[in-house]
Amino acid sequence: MDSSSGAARSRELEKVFSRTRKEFPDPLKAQVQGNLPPWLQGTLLRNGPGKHSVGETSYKHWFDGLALLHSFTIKDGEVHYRSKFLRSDTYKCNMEANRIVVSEFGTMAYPDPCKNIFSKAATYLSNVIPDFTDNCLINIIRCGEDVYAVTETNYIRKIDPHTLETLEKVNYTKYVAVNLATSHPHYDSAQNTINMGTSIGEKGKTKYIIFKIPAVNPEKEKKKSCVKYAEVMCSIPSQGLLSPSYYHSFGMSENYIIFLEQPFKLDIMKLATAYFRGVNWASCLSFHKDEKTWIHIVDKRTKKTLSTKFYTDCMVVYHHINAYEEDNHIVFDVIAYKDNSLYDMFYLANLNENFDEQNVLTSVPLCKRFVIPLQHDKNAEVGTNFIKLLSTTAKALKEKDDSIYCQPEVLCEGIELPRINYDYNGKNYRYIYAAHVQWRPIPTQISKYDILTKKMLIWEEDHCWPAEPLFVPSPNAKEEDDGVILSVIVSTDPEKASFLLILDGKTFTEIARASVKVDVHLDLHGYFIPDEK
Ligand SMILES: CC1=C(/C=C/C(C)=C/C=C/C(C)=C/C=O)C(C)(C)CCC1
Ligand SMILES: [Fe+2]
Repeated sequence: MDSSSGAARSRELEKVFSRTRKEFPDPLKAQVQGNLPPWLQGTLLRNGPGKHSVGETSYKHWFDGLALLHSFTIKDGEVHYRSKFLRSDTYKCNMEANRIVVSEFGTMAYPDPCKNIFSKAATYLSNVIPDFTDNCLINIIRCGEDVYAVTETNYIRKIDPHTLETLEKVNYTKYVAVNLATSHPHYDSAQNTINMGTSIGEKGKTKYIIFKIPAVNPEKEKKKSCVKYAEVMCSIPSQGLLSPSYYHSFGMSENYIIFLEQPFKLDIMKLATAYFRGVNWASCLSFHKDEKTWIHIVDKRTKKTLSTKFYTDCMVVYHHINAYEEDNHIVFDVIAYKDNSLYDMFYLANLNENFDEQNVLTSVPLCKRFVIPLQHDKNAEVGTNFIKLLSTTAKALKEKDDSIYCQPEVLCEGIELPRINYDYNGKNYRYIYAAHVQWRPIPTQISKYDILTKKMLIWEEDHCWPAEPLFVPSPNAKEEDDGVILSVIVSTDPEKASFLLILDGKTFTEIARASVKVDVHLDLHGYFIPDEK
């Protein structure tokens, strides 16, 4: 790339990762082009970082930015946009002090004047685990009827999905013993919310906990949050008691939970001393390139982990795509990297002038399919492949010590932020909708991947930066791809507004777009709430 196009690209990136965004809390009518399907009525809620400096201070990492919620409400052919900063305690403390006073993933902040809210030094020694941020910027989830903005700490924030107002702060730790929890829960057929978190116990009794938040509040007359009725489904002891794995999501089939204990770990001693050492939380994550990845399979019915030891090579996974059972096997798909360099690329210092030189992915994301045999001959010879499915080349090989080595099939390359038709979660499925990345971590395309034909359909447009594509099924859907894909597109063309893109689920071609002439931020994940009929 020559230097002038490099500079132009840097200016575009600067806009995409712009440090400070404004909020537009009042509904703003979007300009609709094309034909919105009449059945598509509801609100697309999305979350992501929207403000990377407060007063004279700036965050160092893109994942640190203050949560900015935005929504597109689609009703009777019209689309309205709003955006609002999450009024987290973190946001309020920062604003009050006019500087960053609460630590985030990539930025350690101190001293902290919000003594009453975020406890610090003294409790670090007695409890080991610091009090984390409630800057819930990663995703939007549902617990019963309530909607929450979430991150990966113990705090989630209830929001009003219509006005985007911030409601109560809920501390998972009060109801289940987790210090961290994923921002990617699952929902079972009864609409219960299933999530996983890490419990950093005293005397090194560290474990991973799978918990269920009931869809229905058992004490209906009391308007309590369903999270208060959370119950532990199962727990898995951590292999390293002071170094639990870091994980961003997990898989769930009809009867099983799939958890990857990967060699990308959180060092508890580093975490406990980070504040004193003046280093960020990110530096407490370490990658162990010579270790294996353990695959834990929990049976939801017995609440027990399968006793066979399944493992695969060293890898780093952030997003699970789907998992299902077929003829006594579990099939699960993930996006895997060969190292942990991805998160480092999102330091804001890397997202400017030298972006193209510095931010080449050292490993492209690979979409990998793993298969676990649910039954196997204990007397089989070493090297026997236990996989009987004809549809895949994935293997599960017997090792000398009776453990099973899982060798994946690579389905495709270059996809991240995967979504599926969630009605097919836990079921044999065919399509993955994702952001498409090549050698840079920033997507410029979105794609629909057909697992059966191995074909990929792509949407792209000049100066357009797409966000995670979300699939919404049509009301009487017969086939898996009967529906639409929604993606928020940030435009860096001064002549073109940012817009909500609506693609046809089958052809992956545009059916409508709703443009808004305001500054729209690049977001991470979201949730669609259909209007009730
Ligand atoms: C604050 C904090 C954390 C935050 C992690 C974050 C904010 C991760 C974001 C990941 C994203 C956005 C991934 C996208 O694919 C940790 C490391 C869990 C533990 C220590 C405290
Ligand atoms: Fe994610």
